[in-house]
Amino acid sequence: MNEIDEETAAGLRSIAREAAESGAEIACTDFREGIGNDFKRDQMDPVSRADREAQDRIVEILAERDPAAAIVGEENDAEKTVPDSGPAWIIDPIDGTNNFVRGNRLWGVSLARTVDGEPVAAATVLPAIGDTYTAGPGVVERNGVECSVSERTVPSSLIVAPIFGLKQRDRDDYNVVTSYIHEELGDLRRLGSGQTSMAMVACGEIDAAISTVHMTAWDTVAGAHMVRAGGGRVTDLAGDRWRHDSDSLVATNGEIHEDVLSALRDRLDWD
Ligand SMILES: O=P(O)(O)OC[C@H]1O[C@](O)(COP(=O)(O)O)[C@@H](O)[C@@H]1O
Ligand SMILES: [Mg+2]
Repeated sequence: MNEIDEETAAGLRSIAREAAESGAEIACTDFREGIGNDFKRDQMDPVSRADREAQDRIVEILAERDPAAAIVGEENDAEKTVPDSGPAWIIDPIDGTNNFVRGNRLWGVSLARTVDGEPVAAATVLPAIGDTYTAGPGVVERNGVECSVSERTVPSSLIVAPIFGLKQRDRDDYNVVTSYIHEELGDLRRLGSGQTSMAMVACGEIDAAISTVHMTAWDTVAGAHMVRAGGGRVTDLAGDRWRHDSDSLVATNGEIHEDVLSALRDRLDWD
C-alpha cells in the first residue's frame, strides 16, 4: 500500500465521494426518463448521455480539486491507461449502464484515486438505491458506518458474484465459474455492476467476486481497494497480489481465498 499521511488520505476520500455524488446527481436527471442510448462494442455495451455528462462533471470537479492528478475514464476521449507513476483518478461514471438504461436501480458512480498505480482512496455511489461506499487506507464505510468483509467460511453459505462474462468469448470460463458456484457454494449474484459487487464484498453483503479475465481499471480499482480496506484479499488466479493490469481478479473475504482459488484452478484446468 502506498504511504500517504492520514490527512491527505481523508481529503482524497472526501473528494472521491463529492465528485461521485455530483456525477450521480447528473445521471439521476436522466434515470427512467426514456432518453435512449447508443451502443459501443455490441448490444450489451450501451452508453448514454448520462454516462458522458456525468463523467464530464466529475472531470471538472477533479481538475479543480486535485489538478496535479492524471485522469483515466471510461467515456469520451479520456485517457484509458492507469499511469504507473504519479497521482491519477479513475472514473466509471456509470457502472451498470445496462441496468441504468432499463430503469433498474442497480448502477453506481465509481471513482478511485491512485498513486503510482496503487489505489489510496475510492468511492462508489449508488444514488437510486441510496448506498454510498467509500474507502481510504485500511477503512471502508457504507453510508458513513465502518464495515468489513464477511466471516463466512462454510462453502454452502457463500454468495459469490461473477463480474465478467458479457463478451461471448468469455462464456466458456463464465460457465465454469457459475457451475462451481452452483455445485459447491451457496448462491450466485450477478448484479451487472462489478464495482457494486466488490463494494458488497468489502462490506460483507456477499462473500466473493470473480473474473477469470482482465477487466478495465474503471470496473475494478475502486472495488479492489474497498475489499482490501474491509479486510479481504484480492489476487489474480495465480494468487499474486491483484493490480489494475492483472489478467484475472479474485476478491474474497480472505478466509475462503485459497479454497476458491484452488477450486477455480482445478475446474479451469489452469496451470
Ligand atoms: O464481461 P465484460 O465485458 O468484461 O464486462 C464486465 C463489466 O461490465 C459491467 O457489468 C458494466 O460496466 P459498464 O456499465 O460501466 O459498461 C461491469 O461492471 C462489469 O464488471
Ligand atoms: Mg460505465
